[in-house]
Amino acid sequence: AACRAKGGAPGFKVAVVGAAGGIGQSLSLLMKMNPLVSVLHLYDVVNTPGVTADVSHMDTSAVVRGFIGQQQLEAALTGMDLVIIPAGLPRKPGMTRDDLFNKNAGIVRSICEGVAKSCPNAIVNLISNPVNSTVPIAAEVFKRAGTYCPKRLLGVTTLDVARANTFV
Ligand SMILES: NC(=O)C1=CN([C@@H]2O[C@H](COP(=O)(O)OP(=O)(O)OC[C@H]3O[C@@H](n4cnc5c(N)ncnc54)[C@H](O)[C@@H]3O)[C@@H](O)[C@H]2O)C=CC1
Ligand SMILES: O=C([O-])CC(=O)C(=O)O
Repeated sequence: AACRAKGGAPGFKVAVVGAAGGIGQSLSLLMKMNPLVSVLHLYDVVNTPGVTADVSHMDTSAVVRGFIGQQQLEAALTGMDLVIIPAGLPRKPGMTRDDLFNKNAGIVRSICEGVAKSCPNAIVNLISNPVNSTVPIAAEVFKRAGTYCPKRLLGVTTLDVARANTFV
């Protein structure tokens, strides 16, 4: 579903992958509010039509489009300047971050294979935990594809740094 914004403004084209989740929905709203963003693609494996409709109702200029399921990943990523990835499982009580690795490693790997194919020059911003392991996975996918550039691969580690400063 496309939104009513006319678009045409210069700016970044941004995809949020995992856009229907707890982090993804707030992040999508913030991106829609950001005047530097001209196009916003919201991708998830569930629930993106509703999230896209809600976010698109905000009266800012970014054009919002929703994409759902693996077969729409390529369309979601094509032409993007920035791909923000909060896709995957969060921890439940009693889980460690290591418990997330098996699931999230595979999810991040397949998304990054899509990035290498459809928007190889995009900046990739990983949020999915364990972020200290998902960033190296992304790096290996991009190296294998011949698209790796360390300046374009970032992980969101602020939370971990704040915790380390508090507890260590
Ligand atoms: N780096 C950081 O500072 C932070 C990292 N996180 C991490 O971010 C991730 C997401 O957290 P929440 O939003 O709370 O979880 P959530 O469960 O609310 O949302 C995750 C979303 O990812 C989607 N998803 C699953 N597989 C996918 C795939 N193959 N492609 C696209 N989307 C897929 C799910 O459908 C869901 O909508 C977790 O791994 C969590 O640990 C969360 C907060 C801070
Ligand atoms: O990053 C988050 O907010 C989720 C979390 O606390 C963890 O997985 O350690």
